[in-house]
Amino acid sequence: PEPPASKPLPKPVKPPATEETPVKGEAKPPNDEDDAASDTQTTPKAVPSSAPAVEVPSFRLDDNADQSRPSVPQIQTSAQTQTTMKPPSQPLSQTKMADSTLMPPPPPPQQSNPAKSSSLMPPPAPPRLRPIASQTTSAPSLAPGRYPPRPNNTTSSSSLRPPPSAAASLRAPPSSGLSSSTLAPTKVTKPSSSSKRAVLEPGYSPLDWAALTSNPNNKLRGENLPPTLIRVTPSMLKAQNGRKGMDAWTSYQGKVYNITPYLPFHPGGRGELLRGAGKDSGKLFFEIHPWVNWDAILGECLVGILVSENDESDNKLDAMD
Ligand code: HEM
Repeated sequence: PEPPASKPLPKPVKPPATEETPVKGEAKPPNDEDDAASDTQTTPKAVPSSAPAVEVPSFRLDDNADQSRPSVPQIQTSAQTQTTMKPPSQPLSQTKMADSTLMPPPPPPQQSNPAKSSSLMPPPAPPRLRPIASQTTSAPSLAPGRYPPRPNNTTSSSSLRPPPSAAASLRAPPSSGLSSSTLAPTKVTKPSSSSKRAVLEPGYSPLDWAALTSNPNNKLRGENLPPTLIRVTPSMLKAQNGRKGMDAWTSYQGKVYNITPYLPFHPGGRGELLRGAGKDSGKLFFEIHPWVNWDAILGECLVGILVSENDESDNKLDAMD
């Protein structure tokens, strides 16, 4: 395999000295000590340059067979190879090592490979572990913050539902069957399926209600009420329960509202809304949907102010026809 090496150089004298030198550096040997290097420079230079570590093994084989002869011209090569005989085992492993590093590992370097692979394994592992740990740690911390804070009053599934929004209000009612029949709120993962949302008739969407309330001429407070707010006693409120042609009134935070016009618009259904008819709805309201802005929806339905029973005489004539 080495034509340059095979070229015999007229340097019989040097070999002994070179025997040791090759051991030091295989690539260098011929050039270093030669006086005649000037003559032989061409060839020796060619030798080292053309003799990489890969070529060594082939010489070893030859030398093994020819070790007995210390021929001068070839001695250099043979001597080198002889000396390299010992090293070869090492250089071989080194070369294999190098190869294994460069190439997808052959079987022999397995020792080196596993070591390398093992050495390579750890680096990826730590980064993986780190992000995972960070995720695990950060995820739970993010989870609670992900949802907007809400009052803890609600124990029903409605607490799991997302807060109302314009988009949510525009959504079509999810289910038709179990809307308002069951009152007991059960813990359910799916808010939509278990929701008590009622199926609103066409024309009774939140937007429709907003359009309706935007017009003050609609008299959402009631037909026979004065334009000004009235004082409402508990007995008056109780009488306005939505039955027998009476409007349904309810009180909330000391104010009385006529909820009759809102009944077909109430997402929870008429029945749910009527649970507060003739009495205060604050508790029910907060239990179910504390995030709902009552006044924003029923502002135009404000009848008056809830007063004590003693104040009835003053306002009754004004309030009631
Ligand atoms: C006795 C009083 C009331 C009861 C028992 C009641 C009950 C309900 C129920 C069961 C729902 C369905 C909740 C769900 O889908 O999970 C609901 C939704 C709703 N109610 Fe009421 N409600 C009452 C009063 C009111 C009032 C006075 C208003 C308006 C001022 C109102 C506005 C709404 C709104 C906007 C929704 C939809 C909430 C959402 O989609 O997130 N409710 N209500």
